Amino acid sequence: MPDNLSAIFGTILDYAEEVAAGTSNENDERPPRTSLTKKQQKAVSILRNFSTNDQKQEISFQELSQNVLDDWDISNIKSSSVQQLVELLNLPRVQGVLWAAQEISAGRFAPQLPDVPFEVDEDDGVAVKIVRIVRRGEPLGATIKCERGKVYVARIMANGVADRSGCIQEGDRVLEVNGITVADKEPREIVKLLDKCDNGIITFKLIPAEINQKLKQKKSSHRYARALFDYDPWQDKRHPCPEAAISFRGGDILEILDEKDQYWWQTRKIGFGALARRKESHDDENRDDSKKVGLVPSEWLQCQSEIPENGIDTSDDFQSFLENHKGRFYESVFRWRNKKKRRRVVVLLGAPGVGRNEIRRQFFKVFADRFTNAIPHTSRPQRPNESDGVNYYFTSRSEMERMIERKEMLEYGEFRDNLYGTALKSVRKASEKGTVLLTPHPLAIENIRTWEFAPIVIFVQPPEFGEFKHTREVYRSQTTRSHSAASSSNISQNTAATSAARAFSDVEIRQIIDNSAQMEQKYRGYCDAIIRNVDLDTTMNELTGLIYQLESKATWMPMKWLDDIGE
Ligand SMILES: Nc1ncnc2c1ncn2[C@@H]1O[C@H](COP(=O)(O)OP(=O)(O)OP(=O)(O)O)[C@@H](O)[C@H]1O
Repeated sequence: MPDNLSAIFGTILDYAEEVAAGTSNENDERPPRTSLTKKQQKAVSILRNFSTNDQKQEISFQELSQNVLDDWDISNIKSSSVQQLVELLNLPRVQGVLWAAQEISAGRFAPQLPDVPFEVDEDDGVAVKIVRIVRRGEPLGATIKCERGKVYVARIMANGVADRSGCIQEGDRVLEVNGITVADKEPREIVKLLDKCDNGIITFKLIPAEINQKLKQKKSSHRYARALFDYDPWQDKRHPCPEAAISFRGGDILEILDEKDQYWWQTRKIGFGALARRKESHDDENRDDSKKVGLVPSEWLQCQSEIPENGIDTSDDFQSFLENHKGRFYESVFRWRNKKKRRRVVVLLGAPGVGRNEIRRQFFKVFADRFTNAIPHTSRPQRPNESDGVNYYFTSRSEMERMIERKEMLEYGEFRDNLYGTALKSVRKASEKGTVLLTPHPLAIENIRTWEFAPIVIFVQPPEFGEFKHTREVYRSQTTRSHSAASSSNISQNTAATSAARAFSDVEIRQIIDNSAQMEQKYRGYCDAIIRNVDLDTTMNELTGLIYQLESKATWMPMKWLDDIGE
């Protein structure tokens, strides 16, 4: 029993005895002088033994507490302390604690294991270890490798059953599994043997590995990274054991638990996007997939697959190749809370036609005081109904070309011999007035993904074909009617359109859905969240909530911004 608890227990018992003996001066309503009944005396002495003794004898606490409750009828006790004790003992959770304490003190927290066989004679003086592992519905968390007819433990997965046992290590040679020798067995057969264990108990006979000092010294890391590519171990021919892997998609946050191995990192998936949080579950029996630690290719291994066909001449060249590719597959991230309520630029990415600009228009209309637009630049001449700095910044072509050269543009393009684009300084300027909402080309993401703008990047997905067709047709007919008779529109005032919406052919819809899937695969890794633009009212509501969460909750941010943050 923990010291504190036994001290408290002891004090209560002292008091109970004093009360019963009439020596307590708790209050004026002194309890009648009664001596303890025999049962009470027994209960007190056993309880005292338990609180001072280190549980040499097994005691049924529940029985004991029941005796106390039977004997110390609460209605006859005047002492408030003893009344409290009786009330306490009556509480189901206290009874639960008593039960648990009893089970634990009797060592009944683990299944009864059969005796470990005495094997030394059979193994000709070779030191072997017999390891018995109990797993409850979980994978073992270890991989094996076969080398010249011998079977070894290849990897121990961090936090897995094998790792938690602390009894198996990488390099241990496996002689037997559940009493069956594994020499010359195919890995597949061994995996079957491991699966066929009674009550989840696996018994290994192992020759301990010599401890590799170098490996031991290499500290296992623990960091978080955002995956920038999709990974399916079953499609990866390099993977030695896809069963022991996890799959992920770009934008998933990974917890990298061990990167000692040059090729394969031990990783756990936390979830997708900037708001991803680990699901806390203390239920070991129902460990869901998010708890699984799996092997995924290291940055180094992924870089290998990018080496140009004509190869790399020297190892120095490879080192610089690696340096250049760093962060191309996994981007280290940390959790950041926007304590100073810093303004962040909101970026909507998506395939053309999915509705990004419509959403943006709606935001400027509904939240005119909060969201702002970065005024674009153009080299085209100003028209009579336009004002400089309102519709565009009208700039000479040569000046715009200079800005492009100096990398001052977020994005730019040419249309009918005129340059158009958005300058980073326009985003800065607009940020002073409110939250800037941008719908750039995905290639521009790189230019704005800096701590200065700390963008919230949201990918806008189209709905599936039927919903797309239906919602666009409904909106189109509403906006067409609202043009001629605003009162006949039954959409909310918030989303009432000022011009008729575009019509889509079936081919166009399919094209948008296809383009979107391709774009998502390419840029998902840079997205903080994803939203489906089904009907406009729902999209507006969801997006407002999402932006609020991304601005106010802790979010995953690129580690490379950490130096600039300086908070
Ligand atoms: N949720 C929606 N429900 C109905 N119609 C929509 C919805 N979202 C957008 N639209 C309509 O779809 C058409 C295309 O939208 P929008 O112009 O915003 O697309 P975009 O993604 O900005 O592509 P582009 O760059 O080609 O303009 C517009 O007519 C718009 O009114």
